[in-house]
Amino acid sequence: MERKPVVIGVTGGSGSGKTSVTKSIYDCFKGHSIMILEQDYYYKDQTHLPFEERLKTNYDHPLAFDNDLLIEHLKRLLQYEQINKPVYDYAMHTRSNEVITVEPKDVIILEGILVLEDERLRNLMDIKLFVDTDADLRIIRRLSRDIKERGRTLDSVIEQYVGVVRPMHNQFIEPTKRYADIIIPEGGHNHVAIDLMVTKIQTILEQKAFL
Ligand SMILES: Nc1ncnc2c1ncn2[C@@H]1O[C@H](COP(=O)(O)OP(=O)(O)O)[C@@H](O)[C@H]1O
Ligand SMILES: Nc1ccn([C@@H]2O[C@H](COP(=O)(O)O)[C@@H](O)[C@H]2O)c(=O)n1
Repeated sequence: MERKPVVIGVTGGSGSGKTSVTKSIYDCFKGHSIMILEQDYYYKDQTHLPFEERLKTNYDHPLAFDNDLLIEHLKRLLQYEQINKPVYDYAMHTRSNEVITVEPKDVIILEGILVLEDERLRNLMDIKLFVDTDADLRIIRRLSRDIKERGRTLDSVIEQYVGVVRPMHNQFIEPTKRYADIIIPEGGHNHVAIDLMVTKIQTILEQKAFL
């Protein structure tokens, strides 16, 4: 059988717990051949725009992402070729100057708000997960995270949530739930769902004789 990496897509609204679920799965495979590819790192480069202009970008619209580059990189990883992954700076709203050279792995977890929105990405996935968390919890988690980790103010998070994040979630993210193989309620601390996923991935890897 031809050796081909397993691709797991993990999506859900901002603050739903995608990163936490992804990290929990990743941690269970420490020492094995596994990697995370973050769709956020593939936001379009905006270094040519002044900072004030970057603030006006709608970061929750599918067109904000350079999915062509993401797909190119994913296809290269599927051929077991290395990539130069971009690095994203949320405080500056653009890519940083550096890239990270990433070696190919047997399991690729592709995580991001709109990874199930693009049919080309869906077609490259073996398993699709949707992390489903109520909107009130998502905004509370996002507020706390964006102020602590992404250099935002309370007012800016609220304004962005009401003006853009919420409507784009309803228009573009929520409808992708129908493409999911598994819906994980409550996100990052759902140990039962995470254990089930880990077992499933182990089975796939054993079938492919990767383990
Ligand atoms: N089940 C949970 N209960 C409480 N806090 C959580 C839970 N899942 C995630 N968090 C926290 O919420 C914030 C957003 O979670 P994260 O995994 O980054 O979400 P996403 O990647 O979907 O935006 C983080 O600070 C994380 O620690
Ligand atoms: N410059 C940017 C880029 C993205 N965002 C927001 O990030 C959210 C996606 O990341 P999660 O980890 O929360 O899934 C998305 O909702 C964008 O609004 C931003 O604020 N600034």
